[in-house]
Parts: sequence; structure tokens; C-alpha cells
Amino acid sequence: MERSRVLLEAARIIRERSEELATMETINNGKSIFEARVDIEISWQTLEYYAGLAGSMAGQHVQLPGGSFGYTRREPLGVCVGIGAWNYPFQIACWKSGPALASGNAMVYKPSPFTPITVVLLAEIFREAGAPPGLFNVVQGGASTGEFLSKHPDVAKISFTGSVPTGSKIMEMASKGIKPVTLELGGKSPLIIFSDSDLENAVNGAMMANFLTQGQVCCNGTRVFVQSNILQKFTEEVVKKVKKIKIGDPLLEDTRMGPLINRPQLEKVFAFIKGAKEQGAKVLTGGEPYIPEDQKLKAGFYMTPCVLGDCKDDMTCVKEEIFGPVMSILPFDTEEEVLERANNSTYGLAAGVFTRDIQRAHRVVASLQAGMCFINNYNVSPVELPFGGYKKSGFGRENGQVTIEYYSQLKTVCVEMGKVESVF
Ligand SMILES: NC(=O)C1=CN([C@@H]2O[C@H](COP(=O)(O)OP(=O)(O)OC[C@H]3O[C@@H](n4cnc5c(N)ncnc54)[C@H](O)[C@@H]3O)[C@@H](O)[C@H]2O)C=CC1
Repeated sequence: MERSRVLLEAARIIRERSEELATMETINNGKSIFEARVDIEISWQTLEYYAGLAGSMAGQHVQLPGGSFGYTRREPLGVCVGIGAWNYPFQIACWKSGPALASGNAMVYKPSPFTPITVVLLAEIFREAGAPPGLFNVVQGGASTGEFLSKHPDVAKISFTGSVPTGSKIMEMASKGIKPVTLELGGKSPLIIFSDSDLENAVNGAMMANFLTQGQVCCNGTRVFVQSNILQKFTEEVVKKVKKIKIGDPLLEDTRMGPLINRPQLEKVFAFIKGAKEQGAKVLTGGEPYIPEDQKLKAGFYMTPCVLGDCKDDMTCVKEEIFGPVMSILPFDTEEEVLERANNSTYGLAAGVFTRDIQRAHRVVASLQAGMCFINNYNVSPVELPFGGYKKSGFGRENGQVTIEYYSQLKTVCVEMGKVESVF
């Protein structure tokens, strides 16, 4: 209950300061203030949710023959390390610290060097909320700091969000100390649109699946499979909507797309689009540098959101995570065919299906190789639901009740009520 009170108080402070925190997150990352507000809301909800679970953690009591019994205790792991990515700086820190602190651990958190700011505010908020000094700590730095933390003998667990190559290195380092890891890695998730779906809803779903945070979202549904008989209509509607996305100063109320995180990321995205064209894809809209009229934004890393048509499964833009505002549209004919193609990926973070046929919806998600599946929506992540990947998208879960298991260990106590029956 004590931990719960601290988390509830931290959630209250975040709520109270949400406008200031959202503004800082926009400055930190470049996402629109509109989206940053949603991130902050999800963040305090996460702390409230785990505050609720903190007081209800308990073990089991098991009766054994002769009056003997056993019981289990759920114990903290110790010092947990959180290593975050730059796309959801504050939210990722809350997704990790909420369950970590609720379970009784301390946390050392390293944000991405591209977004160092808001997690420091979170640390201040935890202190103000009554967390003892040293319970939640922020260490700034890049790869070498992350490696130092991952190898440190006093660290009991590492929870990482980021790219597959770095996730693999962290797992390797953790293996030396036999430390558990949670890996939230990349994706190239499929979004399947059947011709019986509500078209407007499906178009909106595809927009939500591709263009939040300038497309820099791990669970984005960037391979949009559309049943051939609605391909043309769907594509026209999507392109119309994408052209209307308001790009510009992320601090303005009506902006829906700010700049990408940095120059290398922008160039990486352009290189993918260039490669896509060379491999035969057609740019239906966007994919160009965008220079806002506002003089002070001229050097920003802006681009126009892009839709690629005439895509084939073996193109690089369809196989690899771009991590920018680029949607690839792929036609399909049958359910069986699209399932095979959707699963033909080394990733397995998320997947979505739009259809009005309820049997088909559940049949399809049952066969999709992805940890987070959406039916008739995309990219909603309520804290009550576990989130995490299959295959190279990682393992372990964030959010939901199950995450307590990833931040604690189980002790079994066996109690003898009779005499020891020695065999010697
Ligand atoms: N799917 C996802 O959620 C994310 C994917 N990415 C992808 O990764 C690419 C590279 O972006 P980065 O920010 O460099 O991602 P990254 O995965 O290398 O970095 C993520 C975090 O890990 C830390 N880190 C880097 N190397 C480390 C190491 N050897 N040991 C311990 N910690 C380490 C970073 O400082 C950062 O805090 C992006 O272009 C994007 O495509 C990046 C961030 C999130």
C-alpha cells in the first residue's frame, strides 16, 4: 500500500502538470503537442494501474499431506535497468518504472541521448511523490553507458526498448550475468483489410497504423494488405487523407506531424523510399523533404508522409522496418494467401485485421504470428492489456497484470509439520 500511495501521488502530479510535461515532450521529441498529451495521459494511467496492483500482490498457500504446507512469496528482483528509445520517451519510462516500482524494485533508467529531458522530470516527480532517494535514478548517455549498465554485476534485470541489433547485444551481455531481459524491439507489422470491412473505418485504421509520431512507432502496421476488389477505392481514400496531414510546428494545436528525430533518421527514410522506387514501387504521395514557411523551422527534419503502391513482398521497403511515415500497400485475393504473406516476416510485434465477419476476424488473429493483434482498430494500447512481440520483435511483456511477473521472482517455502523422515 505504501508503494501504491507513492505511485498514485506521482500519477496525480503528472496529471496536474500534464500540459507542461506534454510541451516538454514535444520539444524533446518533435511529436505534435496533440500526441504528446496522449502520451502523458497514458503515462499517468500506467502509474495508477500499477498502483492498483501493488497492494494486491500475494503468494499462494498450498496444503501438503500430514498438515505440512507450502507457500509462495512474490519478491522484487533488485535494481532493474530501463533503457529507452527516443520515440515515446516519457511513456516508455512509465511503462517500465510503473511495474518495476510497484513490484518493489529500484530502477536505473537510461533514456536515448536524443531525448534526454522528460525522464528527468519523471525522476523529480517520483521524489516529490515520496519515493525514497535513489529509488528511481536517471543516467544519461549512449551505447557505452547502456553497455556499462547491462554488464553491471549489481543489476538484476534489464528492460529494453529499441532496435533489434541493440536488443540482441543487450541479451548477449545479460546472458553473462544470467539476468532476465525484457526486449521490446522493432516490427514490420501487417494490417489486413478485407473487402467487407467498413471502408472509412479501415482507412482511418490504416492512418492510425502508420502516421503517429512521424511514423516512428515500433508496432506500426506498415504492410497494408488490401483485398484486390477494394484496392483502388481504399488507396484513393488513403492518399486523400495523407495529403491533408498538417505538417509543421509541433507546438501548434492543429499540427499532426512534426519533424523526424534527427538528420540521420530522415536520410535513412529517404534512402528507403529511393530504394523502393528503384525496385519498382510507385510513390503515390509524399516522400519529399518538407520546408515549413516559418523561418525558424527551415532547418527542421520534416518530410511529407508517403504512400507506396505497386509494392511486392520481396522489396526492401516491405521487408525492413523504415521507422518513418511510409506506408506500403499490397493487394491480396484470399484469406489463406494473405495469412501466409503476413506471417512471412522475421518480426512479430503487432498485426491488425479489418472485417465485418466476426468468425473470420478471430480465425485470422488466431493464425497471425504477432504478440499484439487488433480487430477493427490499430495502435490503441490500453495499459490493462499486455504488449510485446513474437519472433525478432522480442519477448517479455509490458502493461497488464502479467508484467508483474517480469519484475519479480517467486520464492517457494516448504514447511514441514511432522518429523524429518531420514533415509539414512
Ligand atoms: N522499434 C523500436 O521501438 C525502435 C526502433 N529503432 C530503430 O533503431 C534505429 C536506430 O535508433 P537508435 O536510437 O540508435 O536505436 P537503439 O536501439 O540503438 O537505441 C535504443 C537505446 O539503446 C541504447 N543503446 C544503444 N546501443 C547500446 C548498447 N550497445 N548497449 C546498451 N544500450 C545501447 C541507446 O542509447 C538508446 O537508449 C532507428 O533508426 C530505428 O529504425 C529505434 C528506436 C526504437
